[in-house]
Amino acid sequence: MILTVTPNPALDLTWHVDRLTVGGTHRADAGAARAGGKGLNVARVAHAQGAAVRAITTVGGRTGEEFAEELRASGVPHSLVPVAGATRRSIAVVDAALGDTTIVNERGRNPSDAEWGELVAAVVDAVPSAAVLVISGSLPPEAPEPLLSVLITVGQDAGASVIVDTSGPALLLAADAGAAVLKPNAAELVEATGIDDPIEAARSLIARGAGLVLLSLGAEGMLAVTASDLLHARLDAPLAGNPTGAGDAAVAACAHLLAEGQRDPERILRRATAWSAAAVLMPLAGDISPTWTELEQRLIVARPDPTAFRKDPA
Ligand SMILES: O=P(O)(O)OC[C@H]1O[C@](O)(CO)[C@@H](O)[C@H]1O
Repeated sequence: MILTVTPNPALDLTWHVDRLTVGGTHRADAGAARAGGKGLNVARVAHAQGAAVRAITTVGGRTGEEFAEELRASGVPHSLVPVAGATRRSIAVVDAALGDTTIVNERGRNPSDAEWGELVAAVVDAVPSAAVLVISGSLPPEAPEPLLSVLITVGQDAGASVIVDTSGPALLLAADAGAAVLKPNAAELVEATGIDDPIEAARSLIARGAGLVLLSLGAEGMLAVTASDLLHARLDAPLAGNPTGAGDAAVAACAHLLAEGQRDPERILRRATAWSAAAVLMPLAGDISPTWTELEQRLIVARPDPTAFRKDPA
C-alpha cells in the first residue's frame, strides 16, 4: 500500500481562460474545485493506476467541507484529521493561448500542537500496512520543526520506503533524515541548497543521506541522481498543456514502482517522466492521460555530461 501524507492540503481551484492579461478581467467557465495538495494528487494518480493507496491529511473550515466532500466522491481511500483552521485554497489559471499556467498557493494555517499530534497518530496507525510512505507538499508556516523528521522516522521504523516532495529548508532536513527518494524541481533545489548547478545541488542531497534525487526540469524532462549514477530522460518533443500536478504524477510513478519492489533508478526515471508528461495533457492536477505508455516509448534516456544543466553566468 502507498500511504501519502499532506501536511498542508489545499482546495485546488482551476480556471481555464483564453488569454491571461495581468490587470485584465477574465471570463471563464465554472472552475473545478478539487481536494488537492501534493500528497492528494499522488494518491489520486496511483489509485487510478490500480495501486492500493491511503491519503492522510488535515481538514478544516468551509473550504475543508468542500474538500472532504470532493475527496469522498473521488473514491480515493483517505483518513482526515479535523483541525480548527480552514483548509487553504490553491488557484491555477490555465492560459489556453500561451499554454502557461499561473498559480497562487495560499500559505495555509498552522494546526495546533494537539492537531499535529493527531496527524502523526493517524500515520502511525496506517503505516504498518504501507510499503511506501509519501510525504508531499509544503509545510504551513510555523509548522513545528521536528514534524518532517518525525514523519520520516515513523515511515523508516515501519520498514516503508520514504519519498519526500517538499521545498525550502525542509528539503535539506529530509535529506539529512535519509529519505529514500526526494523529488525537487530545479528552482526548489537551487533555493534550498544555495548551489547554482542543479546536478551538483542534487549530489549534495545524496551526500547528506538521500538515496535517489528525482529532479524535474519541466520541458527538459527529469534527472535521476544517485551516489553512483546520473541519468536524464526527456520526451522527443515538448508537450503543451497544464503542468500543475506533473511533479505529483512523477512521485506517484515512483511510489507505484517502489510498492511493487522495483527499485531500478532507470526504470523509476522512465515511468516518472512518462506519468509526469501524461499529467500535462490533462486539464486538472491529479489526473494522467491513458496515453502514458506511448509517451514512455517516446522517451530519450541518456547519461548526460554532469555540467550539461549548469546555467552560464549572465
Ligand atoms: O504544498 P504546495 O507546495 O504549496 O503545493 C500545493 C499545490 O501543488 C499542487 O499539488 C500541484 O503540484 C496543487 O494541488 C496545489 O495544491
